[in-house]
Amino acid sequence: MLYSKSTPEQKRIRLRELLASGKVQQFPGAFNPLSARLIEEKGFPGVYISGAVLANDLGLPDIGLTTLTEVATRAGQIARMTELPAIVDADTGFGEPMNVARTVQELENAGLAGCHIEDQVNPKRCGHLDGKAVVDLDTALKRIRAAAEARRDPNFLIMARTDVRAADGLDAAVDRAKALVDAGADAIFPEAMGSLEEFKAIRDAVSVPVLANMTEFGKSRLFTVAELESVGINLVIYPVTLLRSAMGEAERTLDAIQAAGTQEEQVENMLTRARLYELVDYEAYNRFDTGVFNFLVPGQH
Ligand SMILES: C[C@](O)(C(=O)O)[C@H](CC(=O)O)C(=O)O
Ligand SMILES: [Mg+2]
Repeated sequence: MLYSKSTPEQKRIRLRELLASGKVQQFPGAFNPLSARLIEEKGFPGVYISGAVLANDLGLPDIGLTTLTEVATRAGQIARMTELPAIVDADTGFGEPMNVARTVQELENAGLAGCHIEDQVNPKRCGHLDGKAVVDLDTALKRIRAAAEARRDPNFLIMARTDVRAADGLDAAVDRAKALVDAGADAIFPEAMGSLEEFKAIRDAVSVPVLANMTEFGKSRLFTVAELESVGINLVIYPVTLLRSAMGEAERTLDAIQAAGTQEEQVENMLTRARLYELVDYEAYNRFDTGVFNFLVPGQH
């Protein structure tokens, strides 16, 4: 019933344990609080909260239009609905290094287990698009130092994302990853790697956990967990996957309603009423006070 029983501090410890396990941890992207419940129920170890999804959900492109308040609020709503640790995409940190410091404290307050901060210039764009630009090394390091110094909980994970690979090539990305770790990054997110070998080059260069972004329609093939494990990846995200699936299904349903004049044929693909009620734990509210909530949960639909 209601929110997660685990505290943010416990979730952050859990995230540290997962990253130290030596196994690839799969974090699907939740597109709303309810989908985080589904991710947890399916047995995934953690939840990713994508900046692209948060922007697209508002009908906006992922070009740095969302504000810290919007991201912290929505990420907090997602994080509180699951016992799992949640990592949020903090884009470029929402401004100058001082703003990055505030971002980290707001995300701690919102109950997140960690965040990633990238080295793109503002306005940022999807890391798998062409024509990206990155800030100079000094600015990138200042962002990470500010983030690391601002956190109150030492277990809040500060992940540095570098977009340098697409801008200046792999060697430059390796150098920047090392420098970001020296500046205090707890983990590295090398964006838009072209191959497993490229992931391995980053892996070999740093001692902290490394993330692989398996976003669809991007720069790399969608590697399997076994492939990613073979090059020492610790964490894989599927950031926009559930939003794309859900919206794809929504489009098919709208087409079906128009074509057939009813949604009847699509019903078998839908989450049933009973399943939906299960996910929101309807029965627990029922038990809480049968005098007030004296309804019956329908069995089949
Ligand atoms: C991971 C990412 O930053 C996100 O916001 O989810 C995006 C995903 C995408 O646009 O497919 C990215 O820049 O890779
Ligand atoms: Mg993003």
